[in-house]
Amino acid sequence: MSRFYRQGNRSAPRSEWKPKSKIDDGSSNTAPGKPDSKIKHMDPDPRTDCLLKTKIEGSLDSTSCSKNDKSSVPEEFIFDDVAFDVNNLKQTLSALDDYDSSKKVNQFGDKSQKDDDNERSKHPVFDICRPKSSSSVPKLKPPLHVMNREKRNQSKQSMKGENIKILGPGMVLMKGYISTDDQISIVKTCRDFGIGDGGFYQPGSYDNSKPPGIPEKFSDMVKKAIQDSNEFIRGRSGSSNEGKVVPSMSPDICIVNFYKESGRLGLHQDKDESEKSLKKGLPVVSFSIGDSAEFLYGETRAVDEADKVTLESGDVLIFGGKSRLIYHGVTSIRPETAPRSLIEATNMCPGRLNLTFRMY
Ligand SMILES: O=C(O)CCC(=O)C(=O)O
Ligand SMILES: [Fe+2]
Repeated sequence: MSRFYRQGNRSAPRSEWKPKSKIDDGSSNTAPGKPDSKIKHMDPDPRTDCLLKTKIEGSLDSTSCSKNDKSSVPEEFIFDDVAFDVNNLKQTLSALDDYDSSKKVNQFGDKSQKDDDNERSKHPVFDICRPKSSSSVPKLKPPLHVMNREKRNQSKQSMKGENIKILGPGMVLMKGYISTDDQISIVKTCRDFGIGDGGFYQPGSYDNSKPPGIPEKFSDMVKKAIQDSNEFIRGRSGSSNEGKVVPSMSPDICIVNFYKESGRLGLHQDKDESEKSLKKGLPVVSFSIGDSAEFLYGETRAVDEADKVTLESGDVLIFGGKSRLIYHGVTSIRPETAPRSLIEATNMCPGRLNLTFRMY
């Protein structure tokens, strides 16, 4: 089932990726993080072209996820039959100023497969995991506060289901919901897809590769999370409060973001899905893995009026129903907060992996 059609220009804002039938209709939703005087301080910093640097060096080593890079927007791709992008917000924002959609669509239409192959070969893959070191350097024991934090997080996980918070109508935060094993498997799957055809991509480049389908395991986890959150809501407020439950859905879009330690995402609404989906309040289900993020959400785009919550590795955040169009964004990533066991098992680069599932 093909819902979206790749537009060709991967530096275009996500809102430019429209279903094929809408290519030329000129309608466009607000792009994530579109500048606004109120969110000025959340605008991205310039980023170094770390991917290109990696290519020049001829290998995908730790430079692709170096702590020193100035990247401030998440790398991104989309699962499924859907367009795919690394969303460099800086480019996105400038693209918003001078974007001529009809021209870009035509350019894409004129391109041959060879051009696309050349284009892709210019831009090496983005790897969210470091290659395993072959050296036998002994590992240092982490500091006590890190070990204590790990223990606290593990005990949170064992309280599965008891750690659910209702943040608003249809907005539910499930702390430590994803087990460490599942987090590890998600990182590995995203890494494999990310370095493959249709995976993570450098801004400004594009090709014809097809995004991978959403793994069944991921979809099952999403459906189960919605179910569990509803059970919790019903248990708390009784069946008279049906209006508060989150509508169920079967995701057919998954956007994968990788935030480096300097990563941010400006306040925005997710409204690129179909009118029907938005009207029904079909939820966005978000998985957080790796370093913690400061997540803002609110009814308007005003940062100073927004509420804040920390999203930690293993947390699932759901916003649907009346909260479906909530403004949200990521103000910062907290370095070195990812669970050690996750990093040891995956060699994931410093930063945060985020998956948001939606139904078109
Ligand atoms: O990283 C997050 O928690 C949010 C991501 C997001 O809002 C998006 O991809 O639209
Ligand atoms: Fe979003």
